[in-house]
Amino acid sequence: MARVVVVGAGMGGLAVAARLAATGHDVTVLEQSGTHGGKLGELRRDGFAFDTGPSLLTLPHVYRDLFAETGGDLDAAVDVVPVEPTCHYRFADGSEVDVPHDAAAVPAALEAALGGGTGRQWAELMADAARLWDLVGESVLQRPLNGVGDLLRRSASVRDLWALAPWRTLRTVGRRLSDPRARVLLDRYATYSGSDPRRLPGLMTVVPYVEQRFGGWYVRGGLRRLGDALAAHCAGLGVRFEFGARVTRVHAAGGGVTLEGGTTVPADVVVSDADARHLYDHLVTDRRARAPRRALARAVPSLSGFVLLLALRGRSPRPYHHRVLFPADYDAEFDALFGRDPRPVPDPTVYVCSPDDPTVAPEGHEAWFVLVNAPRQGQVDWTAPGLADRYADRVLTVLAERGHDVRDRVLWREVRTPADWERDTGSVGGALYGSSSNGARAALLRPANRSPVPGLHLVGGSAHPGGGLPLVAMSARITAEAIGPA
Ligand SMILES: Cc1cc2nc3c(=O)[nH]c(=O)nc-3n(C[C@H](O)[C@H](O)[C@H](O)COP(=O)(O)OP(=O)(O)OC[C@H]3O[C@@H](n4cnc5c(N)ncnc54)[C@H](O)[C@@H]3O)c2cc1C
Repeated sequence: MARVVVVGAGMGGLAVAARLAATGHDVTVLEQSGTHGGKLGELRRDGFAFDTGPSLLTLPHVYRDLFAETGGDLDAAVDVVPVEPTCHYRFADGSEVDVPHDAAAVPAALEAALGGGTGRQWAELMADAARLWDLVGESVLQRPLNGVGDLLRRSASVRDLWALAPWRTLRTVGRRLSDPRARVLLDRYATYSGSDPRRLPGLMTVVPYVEQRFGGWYVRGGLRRLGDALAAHCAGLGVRFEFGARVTRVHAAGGGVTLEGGTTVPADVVVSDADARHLYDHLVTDRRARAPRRALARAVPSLSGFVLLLALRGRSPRPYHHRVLFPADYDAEFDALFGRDPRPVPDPTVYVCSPDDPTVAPEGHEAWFVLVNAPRQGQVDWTAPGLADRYADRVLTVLAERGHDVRDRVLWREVRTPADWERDTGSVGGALYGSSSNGARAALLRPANRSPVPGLHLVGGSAHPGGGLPLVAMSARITAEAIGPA
């Protein structure tokens, strides 16, 4: 039995803690904040309950497997329900499309809304994406990846490499769609990894493929219930939690970790769920950390998010769970986020999540989670007096311009800026997904789960295979398997 310290109780940290405890290790999770979940946060007030981070669950079977393989039962712990339609989209010209939960029904829905052969073109694109998923779903996402060599060995044939076509971007692949609105729809999936569609590898068409093939899901009571269930499952497996425990140093080769205040916690193995940049820049001094530190310095961090939580009186006539309202000029948004002069996007895409769930808002009310893409803290000083409030007003105006004027329904509102994400979860600049996937190298070669620093492993959204709830649980499996049973 090894003494394992997990730094951080985000979903990646919890998932690896469960797996390691289930295989007989002695696991302690050290979390700097007062609660588990990390970015999967929650705000409860006056009968409203908001998920403050993730709002869409894809690939729920990854969590089902995690529970089952560690002696639990996800479906006994939480109620995972399909979202129908998966998402309602509104384009700048006022046209709309509902993308259904059932993948087979998506082409017909797109054709009915957008016409011009879009349904057939989308179906062809997704058929190719299915092939890509067969290539990368298991061989890249569910196995350790320690460099270009691993990648080349696994893309067994030239045919595979040709299919992966790392030189193509999502934008160039999107040219197969003749309707500009369909191209905007495809571009949006770049933001699932906090990236720019003009630089994201085209193989990321697997993202819409996965969302449609496996569906979009909700956890009744809010996605946070998934974090609560996993934390409770960990406790049942004997995992110990220490909250308010900020790790300031990770020592190599079984030296344990040091906490703020100077206490040393012994450990044979350390698994870090902290942002990889934070880990390598601030927590590890071992010389073997130089290579990953340098690689991270070259990578472009993912974008961040500006969140507006709206407690609304009254009910909307068309209660969609997920709504995306596109701007007239999508490229202007990516220029504002990734260009030379990053700034809050003046006319952003607005995403709204308003679950039709009586447990998250009082009768006759709605809890709206509104998210827009945002530059990171440091690129913009989100703590500047008045900025967050002014930008919240701007987002409400944009919502009104796009047919959702809720300004006179607001009982109260709260904002979460990139500065808040940075402070509360330790992600550098408030980057939501670690490094962006701008470029094939960045997309495929994130920091490895086994660090070159002996005794140190990484888990979570800033490590391989990447961010998002399912991927961080996949990273936990890779890391737990690398450590092995007790
Ligand atoms: C606004 C928003 C919307 C999102 N939407 C979605 C979505 O719809 N679907 C989806 O799948 N994903 C979504 N994501 C991404 C998803 O939330 C993350 O990829 C995932 O939760 C990351 O989990 P993690 O364990 O890697 O990291 P985190 O959740 O960041 O956890 C890291 C933990 O480590 C702790 N920590 C850091 N440094 C230290 C230290 N030195 N000492 C002790 N503790 C430390 C932090 O406090 C934190 O609790 C969203 C994220 C945000 C913020």
